[in-house]
Amino acid sequence: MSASTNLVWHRSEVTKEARQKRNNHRSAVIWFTGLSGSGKSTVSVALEKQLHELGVHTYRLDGDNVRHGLNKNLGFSPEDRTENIRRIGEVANLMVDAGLVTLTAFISPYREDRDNVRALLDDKEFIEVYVKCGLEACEARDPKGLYQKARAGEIKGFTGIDAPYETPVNPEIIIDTEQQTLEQSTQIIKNYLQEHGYI
Ligand SMILES: Nc1ncnc2c1ncn2[C@@H]1O[C@H](COP(=O)(O)OS(=O)(=O)O)[C@@H](OP(=O)(O)O)[C@H]1O
Ligand SMILES: Nc1ncnc2c1ncn2[C@@H]1O[C@H](COP(=O)(O)OP(=O)(O)O)[C@@H](O)[C@H]1O
Repeated sequence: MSASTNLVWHRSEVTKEARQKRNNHRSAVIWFTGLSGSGKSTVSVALEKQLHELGVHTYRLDGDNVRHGLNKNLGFSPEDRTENIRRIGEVANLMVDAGLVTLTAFISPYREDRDNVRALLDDKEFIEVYVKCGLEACEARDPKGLYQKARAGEIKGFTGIDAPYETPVNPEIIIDTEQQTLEQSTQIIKNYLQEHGYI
């Protein structure tokens, strides 16, 4: 028996649709996935700022507000990463229900975990953005010096070095941060949102 047996759902009278209507845009998760150093944080921060300036109601979830708070009891074992992504997916789902365009910036290395989040959301509410950047380039950037530590054996199970990253098979959007500027990447995503009627 699960811990949540005997709970009765109490429906709100204000619906997701009503909130979306008031906001004048649809809500969805823009789910960035990619290696450490690929550009998930950089692109999602810039995109959120631009969307905000366009009048879109946004919220960004990333390591600072999740791994230091809600998920501070989780590390980087495969099980903990799966639980990390599961909880983030649940929070993102609530934020979409609240009417927000929600941006998430986590490595989310396992395809199955990402697909589980997709399954949690309604159709078209999960926009997977593969932030493509080769390991060599990520390692050369090494913005936090973590690849150097991983190579020196000071961090075990580092994604791309001695832990897996499963490339998305059919993401809605691919941005290639070795080829595209930051400005081009945010433009590609904004175009997608406009062309598909999100904003
Ligand atoms: N072992 C290991 N592997 C990968 N990354 C590590 C590890 N240890 C710490 N870090 C730092 O944690 C950030 C990744 O956290 P995430 O929550 O995005 O990871 S995951 O989705 O649960 O795999 C990641 O941040 P980003 O560089 O922003 O991706 C790293 O700074
Ligand atoms: N075209 C680009 N798009 C995004 N980031 C880039 C690009 N070129 C270089 N960078 C740099 O790459 C690094 C990406 O780091 P970060 O955004 O923290 O990645 P992640 O969140 O995926 O770990 C930053 O230092 C950023 O300035």
